[in-house]
Amino acid sequence: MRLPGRLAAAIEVLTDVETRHRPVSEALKAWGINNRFAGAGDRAAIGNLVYDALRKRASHAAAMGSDSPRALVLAVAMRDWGETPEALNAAFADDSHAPEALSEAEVAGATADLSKAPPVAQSDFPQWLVPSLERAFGADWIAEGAAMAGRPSLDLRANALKAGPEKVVKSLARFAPQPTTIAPFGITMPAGPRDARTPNVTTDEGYQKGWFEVQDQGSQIVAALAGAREGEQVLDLCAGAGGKTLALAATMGNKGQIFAYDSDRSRLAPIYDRLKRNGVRNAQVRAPNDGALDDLIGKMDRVVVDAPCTGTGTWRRRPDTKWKLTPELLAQRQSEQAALLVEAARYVKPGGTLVYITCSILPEENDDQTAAFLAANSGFQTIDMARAWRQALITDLPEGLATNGGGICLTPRRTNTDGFYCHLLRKA
Ligand SMILES: C[S@@+](CC[C@H](N)C(=O)[O-])C[C@H]1O[C@@H](n2cnc3c(N)ncnc32)[C@H](O)[C@@H]1O
Repeated sequence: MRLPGRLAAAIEVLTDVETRHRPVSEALKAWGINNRFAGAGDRAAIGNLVYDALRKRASHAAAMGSDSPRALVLAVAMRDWGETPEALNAAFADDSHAPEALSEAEVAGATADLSKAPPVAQSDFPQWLVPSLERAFGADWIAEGAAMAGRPSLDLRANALKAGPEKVVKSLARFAPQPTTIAPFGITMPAGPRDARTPNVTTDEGYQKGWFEVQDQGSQIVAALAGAREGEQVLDLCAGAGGKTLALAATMGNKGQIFAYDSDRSRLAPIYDRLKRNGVRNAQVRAPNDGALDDLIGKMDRVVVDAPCTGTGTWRRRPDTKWKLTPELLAQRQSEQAALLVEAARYVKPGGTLVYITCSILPEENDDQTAAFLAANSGFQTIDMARAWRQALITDLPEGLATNGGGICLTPRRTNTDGFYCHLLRKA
C-alpha cells in the first residue's frame, strides 16, 4: 500500500475506534482480518497513524478546526510526518484508494500556529484534569503533557538470573539497542519516525530463553526502589501478570521468598509461564481463594502494592484511554487504592516496608493516597526516597522527581519513562 491508502485505512480504523468505542488494538486487528492483502509494514504504518492521532487529539483538532478521524489523520501526516498538503493532494489524485483531496481549511491546518491556542490544545491533556496536572507539575504541566503525547521507546530489562545487559544487547544488535540511563539492567530502543516498526523482540531466541523481559524503564526503576533483598519475605499483593514479581526475583537473586497474589485470576494467569521462562525459583503464586494470604499477616519484610490506577502514566502507549478517563473511574480507583493500602499494611512485619506504586501522574492517586494512609496509620512513616534511590540505583535522585508528599514521580519528560509514582513507608 502507498501512503494515500494507508491514510484512508487509518481514517477507517479511527472511525471504528470512535464510533464503536473499541480499543485501538482490537480495531486494528479487525481491519487486518478484513484486509488480508495488507502486509506487516502497512499494518504497522496504519497503527502508527492511529496512535499518533490519538496521542495529539486535542492539538491536532485545534490545528484542523475539527476532531473528525479524517482531520486527525491528515494532521498526523502533515504536522508529525512532514508531508506537505501539495504532496498529499498530488499523491491522492494518483491513487484510487486515497481519501478525498484536502479542502482549503485542511491545507491551512498543516501550518496552523498553536502557540496562542488554549493550554489544553498545547498540552494534549483532557480539560477536566488540568487542576490535577497543575497541582502535580506547577508551571511545567503543558510541557509534561506535550512529552506524554510523544511515542514511547521499547524498553527491556535484562534478567540478571540468566543474562546481563551486554548479552542481550549482542543478541538484539540488529535493532541497535542502547543501555537505559537510569535502570541498571535496562536496554532501550527509541521509537522511530513516521511508519517505523516496533522491533518484534519476543521472537528473539534470547527472549525465549528468558534473558530479558519487555518492561518500561520506569517500571524497572520503581521495582528497584522497592529495595527487595536476598533472603527477604516479600508479598507482591497486586502481581497481575508478574512484571514486578520477575524484577523483584532478579534483585533477590532467587533467594528468600516472593508471594505473588492478585484478586483477578485471569490477570494472574500469564505469571506461571513467565516465572518459568525467567528461571525464577523463589516465587509462590497465591491464587485468589478465601484466606489465601492469612498465614502471611504480620510476617512480611516488604509488601509491594502496584495498585490498580487510571494508568495516566502510560498514555503514550495507550492514548485512547486518555480521552476515555472519567471522574467516576478516577474515584473508583481511588477507593480501591485506599482499601489496598489498609489491606497491605496487615501483612507488613514491625520494621518492614510497604511499597506503594502507581503508573499514574495524578496526585489524587499518589501523594493524596499516602497522606491519607499516614494520617490514619501513625505506625507508618515515609522513608527518605533520596536515600532509597541512591541505594537501589547507585546514582543521586535526579532533581525534580521528589513529590511534596514524600514520594517520587517519573514522567516521560523528566526521565524518558512512562509516568510512575513510588512511595516507601516503614512500619514502626
Ligand atoms: C497495575 S496492575 C499490576 C501490574 C503488575 N504488578 C505488573 O507489574 O505487571 C494492578 C493489579 O491489581 C489487581 N487488583 C485490583 N484490586 C485488587 C485487590 N483488592 N487485591 C489484589 N489485587 C488487586 C488487578 O487485578 C491488577 O492486576
